[in-house]
Amino acid sequence: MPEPTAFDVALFGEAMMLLVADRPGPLEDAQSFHKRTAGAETNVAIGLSRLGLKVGWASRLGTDSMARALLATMKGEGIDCSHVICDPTQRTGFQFKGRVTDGSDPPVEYHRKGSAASQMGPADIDEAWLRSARHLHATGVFAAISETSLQAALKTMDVMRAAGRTISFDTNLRPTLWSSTETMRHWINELASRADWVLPGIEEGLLLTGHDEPEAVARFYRERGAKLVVVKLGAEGAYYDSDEAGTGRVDGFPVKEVIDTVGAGDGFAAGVVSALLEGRSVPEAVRRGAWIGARAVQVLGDTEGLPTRAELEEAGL
Ligand SMILES: Nc1ncnc2c1ncn2[C@@H]1O[C@H](COP(=O)(O)OP(=O)(O)OP(=O)(O)O)[C@@H](O)[C@H]1O
Ligand SMILES: O=C(O)C(=O)C[C@H](O)[C@H](O)CO
Repeated sequence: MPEPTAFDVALFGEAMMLLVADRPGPLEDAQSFHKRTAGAETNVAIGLSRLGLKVGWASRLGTDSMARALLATMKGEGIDCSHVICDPTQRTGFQFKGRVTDGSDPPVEYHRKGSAASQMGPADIDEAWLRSARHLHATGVFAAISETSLQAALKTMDVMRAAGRTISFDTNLRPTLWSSTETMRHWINELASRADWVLPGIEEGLLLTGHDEPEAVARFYRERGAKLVVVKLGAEGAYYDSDEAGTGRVDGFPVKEVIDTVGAGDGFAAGVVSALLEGRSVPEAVRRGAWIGARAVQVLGDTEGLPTRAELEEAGL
């Protein structure tokens, strides 16, 4: 008999304070910034919680004002933060982000080396708590922030696989956080091979698999055990390859103006994961992901485009 579950989705990862320049130009010339929260896993956690799923987030923060703001935001979103440790001897990570006007990815500057979250390791995982989640969502960012976080990421997946839970994995490459491209490719593919649902972007797919066609990228991960691969294609939408629904494409939702592309993949993941956990079909799940991804590119921060359940229902998704 599998153990009963207490909540829907567990996530491990770093939350960062985000300072976004209020106008285009080199970051060093920026005078004013908008304050937001960032972090791939926390973005997905917020997206899922707004859709009514029960979400638990495990991490470490300092005890500075950024830690207090991040924790208040996460709790305010209804997320279980009982496994977030605030350590007065550690620093909270933060990042600057520039503005662009041509729809390209904006410049990002991290201040996260040695941060509280990067000190996490396998010993931080409360296995009983983790197993009491129905599903684990993981990304390549937590694995990239330190050698101990990589070991923790591997362990979260091993614990959930052994418990018979489902796992989704967004490759989310952050080349500047890895010692080399080869190391990044090796470990990201290791993590992906432990997941049921793998969500790479098409450019990431090229770096990770050597293939530039979505069909070939998807096949690469399907041959390594994924039950579903969804390759994200930016404005063009996404391609899927799955046990349940075979292969297909979902068009992107038209967008009037792209304000900031960061966070589209996280919104997409929240859409796909929430829909699959609700028992929706693969094409329906990918469509929901594409709709949320399109909302995410039309706002400055990573999370203000993430819809509530009421907004989702209004859109018929
Ligand atoms: N310009 C756009 N117009 C409409 N939809 C978009 C646009 N950009 C992204 N999306 C939607 O969001 C999804 C995810 O975006 P993208 O392909 O950029 O993923 P990603 O590379 O993982 O993103 P991220 O930069 O967040 O890591 C796409 O599959 C698409 O459905
Ligand atoms: O870039 C990162 O490492 C982050 O986690 C910050 C952003 O919020 C994240 O990339 C969005 O996916």
